[in-house]
Amino acid sequence: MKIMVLGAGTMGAGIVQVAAQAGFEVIVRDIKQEFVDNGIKGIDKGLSKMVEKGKMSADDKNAVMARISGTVDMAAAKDVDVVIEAAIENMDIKKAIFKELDEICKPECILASNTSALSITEIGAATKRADRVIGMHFFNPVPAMKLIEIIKGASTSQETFNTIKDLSIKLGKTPVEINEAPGFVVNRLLIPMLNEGMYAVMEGVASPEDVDTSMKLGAGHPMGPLALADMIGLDICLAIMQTLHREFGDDKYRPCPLLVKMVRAGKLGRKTGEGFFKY
Ligand SMILES: CC(=O)CC(=O)SCCNC(=O)CCNC(=O)[C@H](O)C(C)(C)COP(=O)(O)OP(=O)(O)OC[C@H]1O[C@@H](n2cnc3c(N)ncnc32)[C@H](O)[C@@H]1OP(=O)(O)O
Ligand SMILES: NC(=O)C1=CN([C@@H]2O[C@H](COP(=O)(O)OP(=O)(O)OC[C@H]3O[C@@H](n4cnc5c(N)ncnc54)[C@H](O)[C@@H]3O)[C@@H](O)[C@H]2O)C=CC1
Repeated sequence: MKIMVLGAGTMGAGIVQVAAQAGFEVIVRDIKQEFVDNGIKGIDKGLSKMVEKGKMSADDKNAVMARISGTVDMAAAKDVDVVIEAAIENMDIKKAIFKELDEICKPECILASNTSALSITEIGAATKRADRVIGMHFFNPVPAMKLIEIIKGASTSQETFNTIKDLSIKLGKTPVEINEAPGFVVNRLLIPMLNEGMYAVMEGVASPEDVDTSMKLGAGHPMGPLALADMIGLDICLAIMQTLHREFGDDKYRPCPLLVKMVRAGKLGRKTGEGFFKY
């Protein structure tokens, strides 16, 4: 099975690494060669750390890297079996990508999105193969997080679901079956909590450090909500809150004004060097 990943960013690079480590040939496409190169360099760096820690042999690392290729050319999608899209969390961009893939890919190719919260049904409706469109929602950092949410849109076939469930297990993930609803499970529960942490900071209840310390020591979280938001990307967190707010029409999902301001200022967290914390 040949896999293509669209997007060599935070998530795309992690998905490529996991697929290559599981033994699959994987090609990664981004819109600029420098983004492709940076994504592949990041994978190489992560695997080198594992070699240094004695968790992987140098030969195995080289074999994994040999299974990865990169391109800026969408035509590379023509002979793959599964495409996993991890591009920007924007419905119009995702629909345009899926329409283009529908014209390039072979009829039996499955098209999956790693979207955080957007409708698989709506993405599928932009193609002529809605039965073969599905959500494969990985979690950040992809090599470390065991869960994958497999999201069925209204037209996703059982055959497509079964194929992707088998693939997810081969990728070393634990799949859960999600019948499409905004935010699926994890983001519907988790991101509003991060949003409330931002309200606590905005209202002067506590500093970012103390909000995070509170949830780590008081609730046993591995990372504080604000450090986690910085790792996810504040742009992604805002996009998810906006989707939940729009789709449910419930003000409990209103995005924190401080989050909106930080995204407008380009302070997106780790990926820009500053969010609630400096990196
Ligand atoms: C936004 C969406 O749509 C969906 C989402 O992703 S929501 C966000 C979901 N993710 C989370 O909630 C992450 C919460 N944080 C954690 O679980 C942990 O802090 C963490 C796994 C990120 C780091 O764990 P830690 O114990 O503090 O660090 P560390 O011991 O270095 O890492 C543990 C393992 O994870 C791996 N790891 C940690 N960070 C990593 C990274 N950035 N990339 C790859 N692997 C990583 C390490 O290699 C290590 O693996 P080994 O045990 O094989 O060495
Ligand atoms: N950041 C996170 O913690 C998580 C994000 N996601 C979702 O994964 C997707 C990607 O998120 P990130 O990796 O964080 O974003 P990112 O901004 O780090 O990476 C997105 C990449 O997509 C590329 N891209 C844009 N248009 C493209 C196209 N037409 N073809 C190929 N590549 C294209 C961009 O150049 C960029 O490199 C989003 O839908 C996001 O909601 C899902 C789970 C977790």
